[in-house]
Formats: sequence, structure tokens, C-alpha cells
Amino acid sequence: MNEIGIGGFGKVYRAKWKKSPKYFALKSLLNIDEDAIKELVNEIELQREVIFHDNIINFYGITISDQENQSNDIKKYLLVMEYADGGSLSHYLKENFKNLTWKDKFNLANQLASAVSCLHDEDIIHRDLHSNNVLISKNIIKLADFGLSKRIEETTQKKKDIFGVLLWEISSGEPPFYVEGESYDGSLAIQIIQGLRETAVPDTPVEYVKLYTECWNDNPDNRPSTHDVVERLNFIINQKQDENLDEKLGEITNQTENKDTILNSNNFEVSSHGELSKMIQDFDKMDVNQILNENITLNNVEESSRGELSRIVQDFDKMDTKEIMESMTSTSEEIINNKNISSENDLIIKVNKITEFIFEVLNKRNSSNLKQKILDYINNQKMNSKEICNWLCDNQNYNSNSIFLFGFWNYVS
Ligand SMILES: Nc1ncnc2c1ncn2[C@@H]1O[C@H](COP(=O)(O)OP(=O)(O)OP(=O)(O)O)[C@@H](O)[C@H]1O
Repeated sequence: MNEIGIGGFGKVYRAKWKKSPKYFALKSLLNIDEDAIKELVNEIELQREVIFHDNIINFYGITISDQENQSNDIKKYLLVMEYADGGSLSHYLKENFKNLTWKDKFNLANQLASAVSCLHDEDIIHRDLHSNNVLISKNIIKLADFGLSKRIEETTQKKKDIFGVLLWEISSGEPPFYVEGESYDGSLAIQIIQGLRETAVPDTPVEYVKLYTECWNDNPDNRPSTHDVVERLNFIINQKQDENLDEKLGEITNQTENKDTILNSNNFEVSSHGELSKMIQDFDKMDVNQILNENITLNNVEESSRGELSRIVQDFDKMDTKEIMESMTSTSEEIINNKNISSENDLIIKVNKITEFIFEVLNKRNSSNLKQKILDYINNQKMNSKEICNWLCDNQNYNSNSIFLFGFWNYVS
């Protein structure tokens, strides 16, 4: 049994259940008089009504301590409660703030609002909300300390359970107006009464600033209800998720744009196979039309040919390009009639035509003996395959068709 804290009633201990790995918190009752007993009974009664909520600390009962094995300062009775391994919210923020994302912070805020909302639904007001009365167990909020709690139906009284400051504290990691080594003084309290409020932490989403500002409005009637707060926090969390999704989509778009840049760059080196291969392996995540957007209009490209295309390009870097290109060139040389040297533009047109032809064949799902079909096409069109191969070796990055054709020839060879 270890001492973990000290409070108004006495010390708080962490204790392990004999034959289980589970820990419990034991609250000793030291400075207890008649008023304290009333307060305690009130606390237990109210807390027991809301322990079903995940963000409210569980109360298990009362135990009698084994005096022989305990130090003298532990009196006979101990309250047995759920143990919160993260300690108080203020301690948790101090230790973990650096690692918390906005999503984590909004989740903490939401759990807190949800716990207070549950109290209000049961017509209970907490009346002592601060970061030492909010505990953390396994990174989850556990509202505690109902010593000052009261049963009340009135809405305005419920709105006096101010947690705007706690929402701000979650966004900043520190208590309001905290200056290291300095304690709060009376003048600060007066300034707060006169309307002094903390300023927003840089980068806090505006909706969140708006929310906690409304929560600490001078007039309780102008504060949102806890239900509203929960709803708005849920909205912020969902919006954040959408933004993350947008960011991810943005990253994918950027990567795609980068690919286009690589495709269109004349400085692409044949030797950078790893990069090319990675880029090409992502092709099947894109639309084939997008790949072929520059010079070829493709209609009705079907899933099967996309799959085939993807397989083709994925195998791209497993082959020795030069060797295959050379062997293909020598084979086609025998059937080449037209020995005229083509201009650069002619070659680009030829590459586009051959690519278009390949897609026509693939679209007809007629890919058997594809290599021969391509060679026949080249032959019939009176193209010089060696010239095309050489140009492709030197200009494979010229456009998406040249990249495709270069890889495709490797595949069919
Ligand atoms: N269930 C618990 N699990 C883990 N730590 C706890 C638990 N309950 C209390 N503590 C720790 O013990 C400290 C004292 O808690 P306690 O509730 O007795 O006093 P307090 O809230 O600080 O004061 P008061 O009772 O006067 O409001 C807390 O700040 C917290 O760090």
C-alpha cells in the first residue's frame, strides 16, 4: 500500500487487491468531525448515483483497515475507490502535455463535459470543478471529489458549474495565470471578478476558443448547457477528423503531383529504378485515364485491364531493361522496312500510337500473344522499332505514355 496524495479528509493510498493485479484507491478518514461525516455521506450518496458513467470515478464501498499491519495514522475506515493511474488532470497535463494532439485534448474536454452533463442530468451540481478534482485513468477523464456536490434542479445553478477554465487548461497544459514559482494573490482574484480572462493558446481552433469563452461568461444564463458543450465538442472532434482526412488526401494529391512532376521532368535517370518502381507501383491507385491524360483518350477502360496494367507496372523493376530492349530491337529489326530517321515529334507520335494500340488490345481483352501483335503493329505502321527503343531509353520520362511503353515492353519481352 503506497501513499499517493493527501486531501481534506486524510491521506489517499494505492492498494493492490491480494490475488489480482488490480489497484484500488483507499481514502483514509483522519480529520473527521460531525460536519465532515455529513459531507462524506453526501459525497458517497451522490457519487453512487452516477458511477455508471465511464468518466466518473467509481466508488466501491468502505473497508475497515487492518490496524496491526498499518501505520498509526490510518484510522479504522477507508473509502475504497477506483484507482486513477494518471493522477490528477493538472499532474497529467504537466507530465504529458507535449505528447497530446489536439484530438487528444478535445477528447479529454469532451469526456469532462460528458461527466458533468451526466451529473446535471441527475440534478447534481459538482460545485468544485478544478484540475485537481479531475483524475485520469488510462488516459481517460475520471471526475472525482463530490464533497461539495449538491442536488439541484435549477438550470442557472447547473450553469454555475464552470468548466470553461478547465477547457482552457486542457488547451494550454497549465492552470490559468500560472507563473512558475509564483502563487496566486488577491489582486488576481479581483481582476478575474472584474472580467480578466486567459488568452487563447496559439493555434487553438477558433470553435474551441469560442466554446470555452462562452462557458466562462460572467452571466451563467448566457453559458451553454453541458449538453450543448458535449454536442459542440463532438462537432469539433468530427471536424478535426475530417480535416485529418483532408490532410491525408492532400498528401496523396501532393504525392500524385510529385509523380506528375517526375513524369514530366527531363532529368529523370534510367538508373533510379527504385523510385520509378515505387511510383509505378502506385499506378493502380490512380485512374488509368489520369495516367494517360496527355495524349491518349481512352474510353471504357475496364477493371480487368487496370489490374493487368497494374501487374505489368509492378513487375517493371524486376527486369533488366537494357537487355530486353536490345533483344526486342534486334528481333524487330528483321521486320523493319522503314529506315528513315524520324524527327523527335514523329517519335513522340509513334510512342503515343503504340501505347494507344496496346490499350485497344487490352480493352478487347485480347492480350494473348501481345508481343507479336505489337511487333506486327510496328511493322504495319512502318515504324523503326530500334529508333523508338533508343528514343524511349533516352526519354522514358518524356510523358506518361513513354514511361508506360518503356515498362510495358519490358513486361512483354
Ligand atoms: N481515486 C484516486 N486515484 C488516484 N489518485 C487519487 C484518487 N483519489 C485521490 N487521489 C490523489 O490524492 C490526492 C488527494 O485527493 P483527495 O480527493 O483526498 O483530496 P483533494 O481533492 O485534493 O482535497 P479535498 O478532499 O479537500 O477536496 C488527489 O489530488 C489525487 O492526486
